[in-house]
Amino acid sequence: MVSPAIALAFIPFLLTLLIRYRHYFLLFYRAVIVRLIQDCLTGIPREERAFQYVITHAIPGDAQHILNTFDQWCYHCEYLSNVGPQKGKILERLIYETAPLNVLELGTYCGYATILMAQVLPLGARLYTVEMDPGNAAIAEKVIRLAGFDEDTVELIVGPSEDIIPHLKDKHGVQKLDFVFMDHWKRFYLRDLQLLEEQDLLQEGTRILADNVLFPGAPHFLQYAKSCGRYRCKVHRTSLEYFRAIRDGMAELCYTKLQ
Ligand SMILES: C[S@@+](CC[C@H](N)C(=O)[O-])C[C@H]1O[C@@H](n2cnc3c(N)ncnc32)[C@H](O)[C@@H]1O
Repeated sequence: MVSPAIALAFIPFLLTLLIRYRHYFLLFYRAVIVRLIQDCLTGIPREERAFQYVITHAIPGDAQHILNTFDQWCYHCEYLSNVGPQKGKILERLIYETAPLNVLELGTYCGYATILMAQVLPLGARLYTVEMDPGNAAIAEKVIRLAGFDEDTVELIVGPSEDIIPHLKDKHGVQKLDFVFMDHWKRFYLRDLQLLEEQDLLQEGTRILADNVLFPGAPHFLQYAKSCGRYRCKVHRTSLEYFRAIRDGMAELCYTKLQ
């Protein structure tokens, strides 16, 4: 049995922890606790709840309005790990500046970043987006088509990236990529970057934008990108989607062939 005196001595320590890490506790509460409660109450997954909100509030065919509706849901109802409006601006600006014709997204989730990119792509461009979770993919498919993008512009590929990347050339007719948005599980960033290199899918000037490299973080990926000599690399410092108080960053890599 812990004596009351020892238990009391822990209270200031616990309070300090709570105050210092309050943003992370709040994130945990919104992303995990609220989700579990709502899952039990509604019997449907969080992503489906978000989609039902979007379908009843957003204007079909208006990608920007669909994005705003997702943001409203995430700020006021439940947390989703979309790229969000703040980091979305960095992604949108890069797509706009580089005008890529062949784009790959790893980690589609509900299709938020997919439609954000698709709306600024140049004419004739094609976006391949890869999602391994069939439930998320089914929602993303509906969101992408609700925004008005057809299969010639956005192709959703269902499966794990490690199985899809080696077949992008033979099964999907991709020769080279101009832009890659990495936003799947962070532990796969380095493996998939090296897979893209091995498959000869990168070319001089290919941009790779990797989300969440500071939170939750992708240290091995960053270290490799900075030290292997194949990339010019900079980190855009920003904050976590829908949480201004938590610092995060997006790594922008530009592929340069080794001499
Ligand atoms: C952070 S969410 C993506 C958010 C999305 N890019 C956006 O901004 O709207 C991560 C997604 O990656 C998917 N994912 C994780 N690892 C993957 C892998 N190896 N291959 C394909 N999808 C993966 C997860 O199922 C999840 O839906």
